[in-house]
Amino acid sequence: MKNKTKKAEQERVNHVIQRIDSRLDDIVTQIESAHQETSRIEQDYGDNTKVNVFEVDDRMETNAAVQQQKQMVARAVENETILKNEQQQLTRLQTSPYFGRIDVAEDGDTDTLYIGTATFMDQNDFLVYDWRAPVASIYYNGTLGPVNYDTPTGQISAELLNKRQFTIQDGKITAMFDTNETVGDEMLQAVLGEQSDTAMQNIVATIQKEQNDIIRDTTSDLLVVQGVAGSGKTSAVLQRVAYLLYHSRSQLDADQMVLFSPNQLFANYISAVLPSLGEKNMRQATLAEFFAKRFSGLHVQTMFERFERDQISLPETTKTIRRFKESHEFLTAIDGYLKANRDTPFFVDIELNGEVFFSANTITRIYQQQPKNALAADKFLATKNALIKRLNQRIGIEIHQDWVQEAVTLLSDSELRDLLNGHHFESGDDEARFISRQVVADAFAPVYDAIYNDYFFDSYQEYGRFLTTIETPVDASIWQTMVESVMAGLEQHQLNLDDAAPILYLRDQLTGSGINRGIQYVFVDEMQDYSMAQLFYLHHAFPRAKLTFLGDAKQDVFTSHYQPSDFIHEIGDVFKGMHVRLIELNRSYRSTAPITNFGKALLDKSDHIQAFNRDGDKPQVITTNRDQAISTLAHLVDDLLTTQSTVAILTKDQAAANQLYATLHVDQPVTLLNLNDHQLKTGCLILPVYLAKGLEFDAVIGYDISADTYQSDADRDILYTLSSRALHSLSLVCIDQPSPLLVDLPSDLYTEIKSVTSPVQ
Ligand SMILES: Nc1ncnc2c1ncn2[C@@H]1O[C@H](COP(=O)(O)OP(=O)(O)OP(=O)(O)O)[C@@H](O)[C@H]1O
Repeated sequence: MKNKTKKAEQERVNHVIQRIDSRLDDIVTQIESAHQETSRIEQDYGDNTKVNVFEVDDRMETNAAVQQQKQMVARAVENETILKNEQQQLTRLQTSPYFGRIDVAEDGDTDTLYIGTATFMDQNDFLVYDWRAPVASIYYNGTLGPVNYDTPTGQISAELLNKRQFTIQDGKITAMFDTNETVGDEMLQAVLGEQSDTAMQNIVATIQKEQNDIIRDTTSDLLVVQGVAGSGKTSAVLQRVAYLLYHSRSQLDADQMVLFSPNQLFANYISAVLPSLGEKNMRQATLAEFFAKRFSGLHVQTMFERFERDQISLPETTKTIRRFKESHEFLTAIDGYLKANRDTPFFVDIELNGEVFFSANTITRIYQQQPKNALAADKFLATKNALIKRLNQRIGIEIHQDWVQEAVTLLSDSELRDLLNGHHFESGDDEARFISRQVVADAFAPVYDAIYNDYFFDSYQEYGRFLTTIETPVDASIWQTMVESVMAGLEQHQLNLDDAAPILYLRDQLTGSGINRGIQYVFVDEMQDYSMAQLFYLHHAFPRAKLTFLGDAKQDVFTSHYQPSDFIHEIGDVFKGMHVRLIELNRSYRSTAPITNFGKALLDKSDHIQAFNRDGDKPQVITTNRDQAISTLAHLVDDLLTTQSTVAILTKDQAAANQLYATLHVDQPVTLLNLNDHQLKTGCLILPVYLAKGLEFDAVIGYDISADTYQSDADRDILYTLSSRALHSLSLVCIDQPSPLLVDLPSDLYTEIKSVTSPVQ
């Protein structure tokens, strides 16, 4: 019976592939003719632009003709692009057209639907449904029996009669299961048992119910996902992007979505998922890049730099100050400061070609002429408008200067054409005045830029003054030293990470700038690495965006040493007034059960973590002495590489990684990764654990998990993050004395090896 069913299913696969092949043949022909059409129009376009630009009438005619030709080219190119997209989509389906089937009874009719990564229709017949189609949610959410699914016209009730999963490779069904579960374990076992890749894969064939809730949420303003390591947070957010794009095709573009990711390696690692689903990648940024753009000319300390520094020294008072500056209350204090509106902001001269154009005094006077009780931001805006008005007056006076007329006569034809593009004039005089004005405006452009970009306001001095006005959490003298150090840093073009969001907030609130209303969705991965002030700032900077924050309070590598996370509860208070939804993911898919259970035991309060039922060896804890540490490690790497394609040696910081690399690479092909790397490789890699955030490797070796290196409770989160990067194998190498965090673990969770010469059996 089973064989018969499989045979029938294979025949259907063959039929669908044959239809796809045939459509692909047609597309090739259609692309060719579309391309010819584009070339023909472009050719005409080139001929039509050869016109006389000196006669006003000709110019106007040319403009209209050029616009029309441009539209024709755009339409032809779009036609070609649509065909090429379809071609790519079908090429993806060609070898594996679908992964699921549902049999659904609705209003007395029974329908059989096949679900894949894209829709494929043949003569009005849906041979494959896109996984994001409303009806496909049954596949992910429903167990057999009565089910509901949402459509644009309302909820529909149906009965799910059967659910079948397939693995199809090169057109052949290699596995097939009927399942009553959301998505059966057999399929997941097979997928998760595979070797890691240097690029993340999509999970659409095996999305789990809670992950599906994240993916298909369209109503929350702020979706917060607290998910244990390896629970699919990043995967869910990427499929969520694909889902949102599909559902708002006409109103939403990938460029209107931005994902804040932990580092470049990670950004690259995930960048193949959306294209594999036929979608463009959303924008990606790291927090460091975001700050670098907004503080041009300054170096903003990165999380990594700060972490490395903290390893050397972090006094209690610094911790207290940092906690204060990173809180939401600190931003509220800035609001209070601006509201009090006591002083005139710090203005600076606007210069042109080395000479003062508008002096700080003039700007100050304009500001002080505004109604005393107006809000600081309103006075600032009025000052800015007054400056623009004065600039325009200066331009009007300047056009009569000799240099302007000389500059006009030197304009080339094409410069003139660009200048006049789209403008119409009543008379030649009007046109001449317009041209002169443009010439002066060009020369004065730096002044306009300075006004427009608020360069006449010194936000750093203003921040310094704000710091001296607030109630401080430490002794006044310590606070004062900190303020001086911040200002001295700024003189040197250096900014501490904890000052970055507050300065931007102060600047934006006063100047009304820095806001991007075009972004519709912001996703923050590894939210536990962000301070509340930073998260709130992102909301402020992207006020129209719906937010998705994903993280794991237990993987708090960067801040656990000064601020244990209790994020989830705080978020509700800070983002009041928004529709906030919290989803927890407790099942961990990445690692084998023995590895997940080992990691779980490292933490306090970890009962919620559930291991996915995938078998494997217990982690090994190897203790060696300093002399033999390197040879022990080298043996271990050799041994692991016989079965695993990627072995990552994770150290606590970059200095340890560099040092290890210097010794190990002499006899072994190893790759050292640092913050500037973009690309993952297979083989043996060495990197600090914080750089491995979000990544995964077939085998992980934690190096120097010794009593000296992992001493305190705060190190638990680091060790947990480290362990949870492993898919199939985890080894921890301790020098002399294992960390107390390991010694405390139940001994049945790992294999202990004391041998120093031959650590692996
Ligand atoms: N439903 C699923 N089907 C198949 N694989 C899955 C599924 N969910 C998660 N995985 C796999 O589990 C691994 C971990 O997923 P992911 O990186 O998205 O988790 P995460 O919660 O972001 O992890 P971390 O916080 O530890 O970085 C990946 O290999 C991913 O492909």
